[in-house]
Amino acid sequence: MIAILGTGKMGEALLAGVLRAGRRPSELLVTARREERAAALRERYGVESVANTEAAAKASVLVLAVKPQDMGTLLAEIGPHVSPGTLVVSMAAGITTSFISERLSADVPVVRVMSNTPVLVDEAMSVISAGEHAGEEHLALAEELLRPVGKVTRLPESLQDAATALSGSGPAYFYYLVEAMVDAGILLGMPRAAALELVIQSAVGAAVMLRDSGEHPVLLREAVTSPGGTTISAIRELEKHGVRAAVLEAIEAARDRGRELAGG
Ligand SMILES: NC(=O)C1=CN([C@@H]2O[C@H](COP(=O)(O)OP(=O)(O)OC[C@H]3O[C@@H](n4cnc5c(N)ncnc54)[C@H](O)[C@@H]3O)[C@@H](O)[C@H]2O)C=CC1
Ligand SMILES: O=C(O)[C@@H]1CCC=N1
Repeated sequence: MIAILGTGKMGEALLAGVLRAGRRPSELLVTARREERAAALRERYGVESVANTEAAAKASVLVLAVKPQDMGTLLAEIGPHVSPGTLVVSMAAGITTSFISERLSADVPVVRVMSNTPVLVDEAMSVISAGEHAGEEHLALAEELLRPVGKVTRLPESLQDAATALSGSGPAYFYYLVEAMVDAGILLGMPRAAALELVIQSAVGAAVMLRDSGEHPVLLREAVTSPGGTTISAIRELEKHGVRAAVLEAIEAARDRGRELAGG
């Protein structure tokens, strides 16, 4: 039995994904803070909703999908009910496996995951790390859970805050760029709907080439950048405005914020 504790945006996306991948609703339990939310999940997915303590006692895999700020309260509630035979998988930004282990009985295996919202379309990037009591079999179990909703990679926990900044938040940076490019289209007199279509399809095309061509991004960009042409005029402005430095600083700030989150 797999239980998802705190079934908000990410928890629901994972729930929908594992059901799409062929698990039966009877293999899943969910918890939610509000009864209307629990009722909506029961109706939408045919899963049972229970109290956190009941989920903790019944499930062999517990997925913690609450906000980092709510993790202490949740762990205080479920701690006494989690047995060492249970695998705890945390999806929260910033929360370390030791933060979780300290609040559970000794030897409970904990795997930390940083996924992202493309879980919704089975294109997630999930980065997993083993805590002190988790071994190969626990990482393999977490991989089995997450693989149907996208790509899964293993990294040491010391890189999880960096992964959060790069791929956890990553989709937001691409959406932000799309927004800015659509504004540019408006500035150039393009109807909004047309600008959106042009930008989205360019993003999709570029993403598929990045994933499937095997070419380095620099070579892909050079292939677009004709001598004396239009693209280099745009690149000069991006460089002049320090966009590369802004990206470095932005992602470093996201990493630093992740480090702060466990402290509340
Ligand atoms: N939104 C994103 O793009 C990503 C979020 N995350 C992580 O996933 C986690 C969840 O994020 P979201 O789904 O965006 O947040 P959310 O706010 O949509 O979901 C959290 C849910 O937990 C519920 N909750 C809180 N305390 C509870 C308790 N004691 N018992 C039962 N339910 C409780 C809340 O009512 C809410 O529905 C966070 O820790 C975040 O760091 C990770 C990667 C990406
Ligand atoms: O912004 C956040 O804190 C979460 C974690 C990664 C993406 N969203």
